[in-house]
Amino acid sequence: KTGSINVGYWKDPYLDYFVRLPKERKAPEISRGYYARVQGVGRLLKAFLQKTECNCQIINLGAGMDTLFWKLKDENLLPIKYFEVDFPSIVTRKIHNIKSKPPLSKPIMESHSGESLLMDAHSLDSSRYAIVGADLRELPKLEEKLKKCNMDPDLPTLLLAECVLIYMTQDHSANLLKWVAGMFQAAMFINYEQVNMSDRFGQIMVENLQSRKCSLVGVDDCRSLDSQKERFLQNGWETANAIDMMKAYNCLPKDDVRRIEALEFLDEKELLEQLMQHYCLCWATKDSSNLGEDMLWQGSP
Ligand SMILES: C[S@@+](CC[C@H](N)C(=O)[O-])C[C@H]1O[C@@H](n2cnc3c(N)ncnc32)[C@H](O)[C@@H]1O
Repeated sequence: KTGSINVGYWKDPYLDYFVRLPKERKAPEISRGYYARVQGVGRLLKAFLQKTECNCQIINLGAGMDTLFWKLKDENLLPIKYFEVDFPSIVTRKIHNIKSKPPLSKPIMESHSGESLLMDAHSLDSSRYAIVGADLRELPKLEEKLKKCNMDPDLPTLLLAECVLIYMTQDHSANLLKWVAGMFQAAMFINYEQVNMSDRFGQIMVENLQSRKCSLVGVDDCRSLDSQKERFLQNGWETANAIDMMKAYNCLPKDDVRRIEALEFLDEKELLEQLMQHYCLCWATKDSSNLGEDMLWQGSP
């Protein structure tokens, strides 16, 4: 994301504290893809926050160095509690950055109230923000750790997974989706990741990622928009929607598109389209969090 921020696609004053800025520019089609992703996820997320009036919790699964907590704090849109989950080694690195950089630690302190804040090398639990070191494939331990940080099954809950489920086997991600559907009264799940991976372009993407030692054990669920929806409907979710990122891009406000398209010249429109057709935004709901496609993607071409 950092390369695209440098060129001015969008602002994220916090990412810099976690990730070293790359010297080289990203290809414009990649930056436009990132832009559509950030805007698309943001649109679903804000609809959920608005609908629940922020009386909800967010659980960011496989959050990595994501900075959403700080951006929501700046926009006065913090949920009752925001959780992040990732492997303990990633969590330790993230906490080290938070502890050593006041622009990251201050907002956590400011939003904290009540008992003393827990922050050591491996865990962080404040009243509004917690980072949990856990493996998403080990559900009993995950549940125990989240509950210890006051996760509330009765609160409307938004689960977010960006480029995470593809790294888990079909069985492991199905178990995770089933666990979430069974755990919360009202929930929405936003999943952003690859799609259409069985066509020629998709196969090349898989080969490229595998050559970088990324093991895509969940790629079978990324065959099509239908397979992305099915995994939710088969695991306890009531509604599921999926759009490819070309559709998300085409639904961006015209002024936004004019602005970002003026930032860099794009030679290969076809490559942009192919790339965008191989990532998708999928959202599933259960109970009252019924956010249909019509409401969120009005004006689509
Ligand atoms: C490609 S990164 C995406 C990070 C972040 N969601 C983003 O979009 O910037 C995938 C993340 O998922 C985490 N992850 C993958 N499998 C996991 C598992 N079984 N348990 C916990 N975290 C996992 C990785 O450690 C990594 O941080």
